[in-house]
Amino acid sequence: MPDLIDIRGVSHAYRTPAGPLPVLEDLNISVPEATFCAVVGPSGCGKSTLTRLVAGLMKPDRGEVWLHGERVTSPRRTVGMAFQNPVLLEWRTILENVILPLEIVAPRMPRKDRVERAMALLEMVGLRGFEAKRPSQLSGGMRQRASLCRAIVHRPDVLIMDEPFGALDNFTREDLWQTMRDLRAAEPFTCVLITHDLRESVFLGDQVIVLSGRPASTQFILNVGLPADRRIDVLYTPEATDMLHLLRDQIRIAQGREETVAGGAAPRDGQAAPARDRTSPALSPRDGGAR
Ligand SMILES: Nc1ncnc2c1ncn2[C@@H]1O[C@H](COP(=O)(O)OP(=O)(O)OP(=O)(O)O)[C@@H](O)[C@H]1O
Repeated sequence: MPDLIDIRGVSHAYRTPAGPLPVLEDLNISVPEATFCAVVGPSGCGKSTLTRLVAGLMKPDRGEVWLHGERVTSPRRTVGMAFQNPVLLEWRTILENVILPLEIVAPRMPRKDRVERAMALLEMVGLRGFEAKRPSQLSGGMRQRASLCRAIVHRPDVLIMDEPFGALDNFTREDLWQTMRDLRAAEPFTCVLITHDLRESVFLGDQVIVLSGRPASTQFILNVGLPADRRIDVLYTPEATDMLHLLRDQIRIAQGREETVAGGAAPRDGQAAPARDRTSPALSPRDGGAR
């Protein structure tokens, strides 16, 4: 499958009053079309910066970001975004909120078709019957469902999600993971998910990328390899448990807290592990130093 997102040798520093703050350093990530890439890493390492670069909201100091074979140099309409805070417009109904991107991206699309498209998505996420409500009349989980519909209503090439489920309780969050799985099955899209939740990364991801501490580079890549129609129970299997331990170890290394992990020593200075991309070998039980 061709890579839909290709991040090549990207480095970026913010200009701050105290001088440049290097955030990303020689970052390389490839996301094949119609796959789900979860990105985890220590707090403040540069994950949100990465999403801004992919969406074309910022240009990197060095390196290139490519989407569908085109270099990203300006904001892209073909990118859908979902955040922790859904930011739905209170003066619009849920249906009108979901339709909004179509009004911008496909202004000539007949209203009947827009409504049909939005209603089909609302049905898929279990919000049929709530289309005439205002955002404040819905629960947090329902608002996030509506926000997901809005993010993909215009069939973007890429969906970028930055901690979309972070504010939800555990049960609602797991429901939403399953909604995401069903949405993907219904209409495959390429997705980059930023998360602090390792279970979420394994449940939703085809690959999980662990970023090193700031300035972030790719420290570790886990190929998840679970079936596409996975159910929540899969997280309790030994295979998933081993992956979670492995990721936990990698996060500790990225935070500079762990000295060793299977396969190598972590640097002591809290910076990135050696800047080479490592694809996880097939996981065997206890591989990765599960404790
Ligand atoms: N516009 C900006 N100007 C200056 N510094 C910034 C700017 N945006 C982010 N930063 C800094 O860059 C670093 C990386 O920020 P970013 O939001 O990308 O990290 P993150 O990994 O998403 O963080 P978290 O996990 O806490 O959400 C942080 O130290 C942050 O304070």
